[in-house]
Amino acid sequence: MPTYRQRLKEITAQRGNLCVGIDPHPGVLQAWGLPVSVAGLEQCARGVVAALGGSVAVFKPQSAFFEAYGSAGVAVLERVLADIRTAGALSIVDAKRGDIGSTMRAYAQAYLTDDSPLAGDAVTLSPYLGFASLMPAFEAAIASDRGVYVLARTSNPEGAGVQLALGQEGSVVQEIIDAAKALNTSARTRAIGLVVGGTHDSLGCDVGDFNGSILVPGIGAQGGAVADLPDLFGPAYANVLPMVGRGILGAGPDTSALVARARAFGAQ
Ligand SMILES: O=c1ccn([C@@H]2O[C@H](COP(=O)(O)O)[C@@H](O)[C@H]2O)c(=O)[nH]1
Repeated sequence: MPTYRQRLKEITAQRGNLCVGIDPHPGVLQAWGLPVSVAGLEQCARGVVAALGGSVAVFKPQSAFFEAYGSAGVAVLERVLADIRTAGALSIVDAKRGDIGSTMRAYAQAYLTDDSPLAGDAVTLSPYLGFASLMPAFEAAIASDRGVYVLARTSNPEGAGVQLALGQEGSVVQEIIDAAKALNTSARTRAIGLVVGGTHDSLGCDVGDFNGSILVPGIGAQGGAVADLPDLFGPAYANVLPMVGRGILGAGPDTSALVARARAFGAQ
């Protein structure tokens, strides 16, 4: 099977460089005229994929909005992931997992192995229990030709306090970026990506020669703009995957309005 990076390159060449966030929060369900219930959740989330699955390269379902409904919500997430696969698009499960030892191995099994119904093409991870604690997920991603996105410089203002703080060799975020880069250099698949928000005037870290995919949330509702990304990311811009959630879901539920909004953000 081609690696995640190869699949990403191929699909974005065909469909444009956009990741649509599936964040079916209660406000979106109400705006779509749906009940705030598991049934409404399913109609909204699967409706996004039905409308955009043939034209958008990547979807990022936000696990929290499914988990909020317990096991029935998680079952909806599993069906959404299957829909994305059937539509020929890629999925990034935004679960922001991070733990130690056997617990991390269990998360890796859930999100990064072939037989798991919760596995997408990639998953988001939090490195703030230590970058190396994520090793079971890195190994599982490399072994299954999937990807991971490690939180680096997040889009929210509160992130700066910990991410820009001084670590042992530089800022905490720079240590994460450099560790991810080193791992990609030694692994064939370049499976390790970063999450770097598109909301900042300047990143405060150097991603210039990063050698993996960079998922960029914060576009649209959080104030970031696609047009600003080439300047913000400089030489790393070629690796950037802009992500838009509310900025696109806000156009729904009408299919042609969703398609037009996705096009405005970079879908073909
Ligand atoms: O730094 C980060 C990391 C993750 N997110 C997630 O992305 C979406 C953003 O949705 P919008 O509606 O486009 O604001 C959401 O799921 C966040 O949890 C992020 O925003 N910033």
